[in-house]
Amino acid sequence: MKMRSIRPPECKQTTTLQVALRCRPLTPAEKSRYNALIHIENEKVVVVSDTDGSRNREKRFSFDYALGPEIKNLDVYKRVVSSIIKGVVQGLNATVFAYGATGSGKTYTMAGTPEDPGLMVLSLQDIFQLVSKEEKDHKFEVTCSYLEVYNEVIYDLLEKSSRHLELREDPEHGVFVAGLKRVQVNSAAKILELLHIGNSRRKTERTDANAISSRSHAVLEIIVKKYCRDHGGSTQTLQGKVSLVDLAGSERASETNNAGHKLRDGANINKSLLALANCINALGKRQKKGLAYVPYRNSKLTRILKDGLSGNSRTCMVATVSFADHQYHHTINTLKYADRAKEIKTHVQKNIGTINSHVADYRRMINDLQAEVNLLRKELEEKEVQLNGISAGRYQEDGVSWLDTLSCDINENVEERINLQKALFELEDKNSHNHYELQQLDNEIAKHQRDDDTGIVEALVERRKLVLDNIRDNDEAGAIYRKEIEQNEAQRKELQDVIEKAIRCNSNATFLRILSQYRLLGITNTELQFQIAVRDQIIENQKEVLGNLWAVLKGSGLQQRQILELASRQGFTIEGWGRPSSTDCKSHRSVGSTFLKDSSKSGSCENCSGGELSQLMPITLRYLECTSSTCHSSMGNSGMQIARNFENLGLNCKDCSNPGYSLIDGSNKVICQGDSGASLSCNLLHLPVGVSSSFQINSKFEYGGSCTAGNNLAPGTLFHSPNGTVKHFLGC
Ligand SMILES: Nc1ncnc2c1ncn2[C@@H]1O[C@H](COP(=O)(O)OP(=O)(O)OP(=O)(O)O)[C@@H](O)[C@H]1O
Repeated sequence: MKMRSIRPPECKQTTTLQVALRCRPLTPAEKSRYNALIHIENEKVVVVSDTDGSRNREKRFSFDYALGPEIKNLDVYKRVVSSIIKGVVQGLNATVFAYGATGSGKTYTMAGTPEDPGLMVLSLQDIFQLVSKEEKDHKFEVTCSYLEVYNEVIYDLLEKSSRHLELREDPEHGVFVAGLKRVQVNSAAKILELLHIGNSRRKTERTDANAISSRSHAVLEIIVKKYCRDHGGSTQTLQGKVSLVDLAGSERASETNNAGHKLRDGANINKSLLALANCINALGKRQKKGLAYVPYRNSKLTRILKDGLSGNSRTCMVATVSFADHQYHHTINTLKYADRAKEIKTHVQKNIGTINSHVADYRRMINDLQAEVNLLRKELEEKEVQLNGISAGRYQEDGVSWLDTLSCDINENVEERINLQKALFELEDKNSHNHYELQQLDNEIAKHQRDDDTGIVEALVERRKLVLDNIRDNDEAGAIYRKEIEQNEAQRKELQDVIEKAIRCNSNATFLRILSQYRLLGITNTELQFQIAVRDQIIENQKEVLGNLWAVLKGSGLQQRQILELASRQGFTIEGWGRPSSTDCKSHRSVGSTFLKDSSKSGSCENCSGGELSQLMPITLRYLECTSSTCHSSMGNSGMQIARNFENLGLNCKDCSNPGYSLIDGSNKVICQGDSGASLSCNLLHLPVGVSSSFQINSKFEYGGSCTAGNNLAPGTLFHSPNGTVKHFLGC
């Protein structure tokens, strides 16, 4: 089965992520209220004075470029970006993104204004100029797509009313957005028009920190294909891609003065920016200390930017900051991440099209995975050596500095465990995809064997072998991770023993105990956040898998009713298909998925053999809102935010400490209201007359990804029968 594919050649060139620091001018209003804080030296060094203007405690950072407020976008483009864009027309990939606090000038830098067009516009114009120079010798094809990630949902900015788009991953294209519109364009003017329309569809909001604040991350992707004839007369394709990214601004709720959905948007923006910052940190660390796990999967944004951060891309980060002294903490924060980002290395190679078989592409992917597994294995070995090297001698020094060292070791220990758990989780996730593919392959092989398609059967059998090998490798790597996690646990116990022992012998025992307990609590908090993040990820993955499954079933020609029946037999519901989807025995009113399965199989209730079946209605749960009339904080969509803002099992609102809350459904109706407590009851208010019931909120959740009971607080669908009994809570 020969087919065309774009495949990079063997040689890779390692390059460092270019970091440009850009300081925006003070606005006229700011000039009268704030002092300037930043001083730029020789176009590479940034000096930040302390907020009291003192230069005694000034901080210095150096970057590839340090650009002051007088610099226009065109200058930024010429100095920082133009060389990268030239490469795109020669088959290289590039990523340009602006990173900084809200109001620091990201959108100004990327989109610009009519008087001072931004990097997106200038890159486009340059691409078409470069293309026109070579057009007489080669044929070119330029296409573009424009998307935004808003509240962790991907929308197509080139579609008038975009549906939610899914991220997928495949061996040939890596991570891609399924169903994203890609438009072929022949001039910069055409893309600018699309860009303009796309920008008008972007979600922006007025906040106290910025009059037009972008609430979403926008990614403009341009692909340039160049068809060249080689000496042998056959055509070679060079394919370059540039992703231009305008991130939403990180912010503190206190500065933006947001509430309700704005606060929720802010929380989601911060979640993906935090994920990006964590990736930058891990990648920087990887360069300095050797290998480190990079948590790309923690947000849609980081999955989309993965190639730009570590893969095949020449990448440039424009870190934007404001001159004003009231932005001191944001400025320092941005500078720290930009400083880390300088360490990031990417590996660039031309994307040259060749004629290759699918199987070879798969083999290449398996090799890459194999290399990744080997890398992780090496990291594990190194960690093992580090663990063995720790001796009690380090902790014998008395006093708080001693505690600092110890607390650093504890932090590292926890960080390592979190990373190992995540790596394990990813491997398991890969394997679940592998098992799914294996099943598909078996079906395909059987089908083609019946049709006597020997060539196809051979290719499929070859692929099957590779998938099986990959499963085996992942299983092996998983076993190593598990062992490493056990060792990490043992290490933690040792560290705790050291603490206890030292506290017993120390004269300042009470102080040290309090200090160490405080730090341990901080660590426990990190771990809890991780557990919640893993749960979010699992829910996300399950939804994606289910979505794919339903799409396949729909494509197979089955009626929606038949698919719904099939789904209910498995105890599932299908998101967005708002019709009754299962049956319930009216006379028995039994609860549970066994009953659901058996009743739909036989058509009558297994427990009472009653025959009268009634319909179950699905309700979609969206978010949790504080009921205090003076607060009304609302936290949406994910268990993580609920847990973070309605702390622990108490579910008190973090903002106002009110114990009451409302659960809101997909059409913004209040499903029920409740008070704090691990277990609560609620009325299903919008059900037909007289129906009420209760369900348990059980936040127990285990590593490995399964919920201990049928209900949790993730978004999903509640099934309930006509008497109001909650049957099933999808999202566990
Ligand atoms: N280099 C610059 N020269 C002149 N004005 C600028 C510059 N950079 C930013 N500004 C102005 O500062 C304000 C905030 O900029 P901008 O909207 O680009 O910030 P942002 O970082 O994108 O914010 P958010 O993350 O909230 O979207 C705008 O009024 C913009 O016109």
